[in-house]
Amino acid sequence: MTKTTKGTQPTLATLSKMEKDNVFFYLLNGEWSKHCLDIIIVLLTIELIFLVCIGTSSTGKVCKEHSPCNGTEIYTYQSCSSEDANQAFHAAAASQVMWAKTPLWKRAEYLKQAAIILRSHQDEIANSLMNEIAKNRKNAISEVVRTADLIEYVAEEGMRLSGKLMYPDSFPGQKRNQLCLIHRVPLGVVLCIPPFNYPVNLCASKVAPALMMGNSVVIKTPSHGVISCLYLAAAFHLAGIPRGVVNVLTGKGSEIGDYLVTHPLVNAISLTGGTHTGLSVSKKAGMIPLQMELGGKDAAIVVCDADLQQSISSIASGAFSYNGQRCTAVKIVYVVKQVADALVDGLKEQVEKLSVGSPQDNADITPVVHHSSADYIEKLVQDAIQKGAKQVTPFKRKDNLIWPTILDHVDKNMRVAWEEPFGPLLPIVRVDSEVQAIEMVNKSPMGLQASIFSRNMENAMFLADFLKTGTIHLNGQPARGPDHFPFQGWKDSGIGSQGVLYSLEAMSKIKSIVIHFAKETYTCN
Ligand SMILES: NC(=O)c1ccc[n+]([C@@H]2O[C@H](COP(=O)([O-])OP(=O)(O)OC[C@H]3O[C@@H](n4cnc5c(N)ncnc54)[C@H](O)[C@@H]3O)[C@@H](O)[C@H]2O)c1
Repeated sequence: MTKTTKGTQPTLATLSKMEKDNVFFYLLNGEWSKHCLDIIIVLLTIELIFLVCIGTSSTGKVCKEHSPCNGTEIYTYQSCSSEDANQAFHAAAASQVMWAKTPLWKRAEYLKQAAIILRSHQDEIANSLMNEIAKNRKNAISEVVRTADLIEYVAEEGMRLSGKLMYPDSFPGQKRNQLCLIHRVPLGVVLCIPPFNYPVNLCASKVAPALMMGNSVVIKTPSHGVISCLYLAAAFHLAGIPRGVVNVLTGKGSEIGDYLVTHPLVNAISLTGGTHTGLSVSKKAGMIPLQMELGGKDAAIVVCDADLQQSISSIASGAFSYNGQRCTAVKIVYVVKQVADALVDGLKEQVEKLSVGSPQDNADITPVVHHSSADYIEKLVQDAIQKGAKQVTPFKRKDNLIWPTILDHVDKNMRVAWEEPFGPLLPIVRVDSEVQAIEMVNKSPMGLQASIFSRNMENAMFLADFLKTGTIHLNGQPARGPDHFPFQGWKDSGIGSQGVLYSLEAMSKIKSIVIHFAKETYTCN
């Protein structure tokens, strides 16, 4: 057990050191864990003493995280038990009452401080993202900076989100003899479950709005990106957020997930992950608010009058950034036959320029996160080729590293036309008309985003009206950002909207107080 001396200000470097020593466990910012606390950091700030406990699970069981690049074991983290989860939820519930009474400006200050800490430690956190999920350096840094920007924006926007007043006399037959005061109040304890692909950003996009609206949180880290996610939690702790408000549990979702999502102290769940996970969680969770951002099969529709150069660069970037491991990656192209050859040739040329290698070398294409993900992608390719698809760029694989693959002449009988590869694989379907493309997109059970490429904005708008997806981009690639735009999946792609304002609203509920007057009260000028 080690302690920092009173008055010193530990930084994330402390975590970095532990990371190097391969001794990462879990943060339980609640009651003292009675079993073997390994490291205790006492943080002294002007107002309060905060305790960040890093301990071992009550079961003593650990999980191992392996490098996507070479398969070696990189971290050991605790497999949290139901007992650990109980402690975290009780700590969250107890602290939430006090946190909700913290003035809004002060909550905003804490968030802004966390953003400063993240920015000043962007290199360490980016290293962790490179190690854990093979994100290249440029994208890793950008994830951290974007997260700091997001947290600050949440703090700003949250300051402006206040309640409102309503009078009854706008409803037929009513008089102005009541006053309805509409308040936004916290939900309570929010369970935040981010995915592996943005373990910092997609955790912060849940935690920051939840905190700003007066909720406490329990974070369940993804199984890849555990350490990066812990860095984010540590930034909130180091910003001075009181003990118990931010809690983190590590462990496998498949083992501890059911216990967490059905826990009686959970008042809301915000989850980003695969559709299968989201559907299963939503069936178990019961009658609490759910915010779910799930899988996508985002299509790019290219019609006859499209600007082909623009379509090619948007589709190539949309399909292959971070190896296609993005919910909003372009996961299928529907191109009308008249321009199909030109589009395919252009994509081939562009994609052949992508560098393939390691995240440290800042390669465009890096290993996918897991061996099983690579196996899955390979099976999709084999199935398509067997059924007649043509390889525009050849499928090539070395362990988890998959070279960017384009398949042409894909049809509806191939699995890749419907499933989400979550890898550097782009299927192209040649269609007779734009109407056929719309029909195919709408047949997908997923409805996250889509793109339409056309010079005729009126026609593009007309087509967009028919598409059953949460967002449609005209002449641009699908994207979750900028982070203040609303972001929502339709159908099996999610429940509710994210985006700064929408998430702040989702992390609160409305409480009305109605004052009844004996007389009508019309305010005079
Ligand atoms: N729509 C979006 O905003 C968005 C953004 C990023 C990723 N995604 C989707 O996420 C998927 C990739 O991420 P992933 O592989 O981490 O997804 P995943 O579904 O395997 O896991 C997501 C999170 O859920 C947890 N989890 C797994 N089983 C659980 C259970 N039974 N109960 C509770 N939690 C459980 C995991 O530990 C992880 O933290 C893709 O399908 C991608 O499209 C969606």
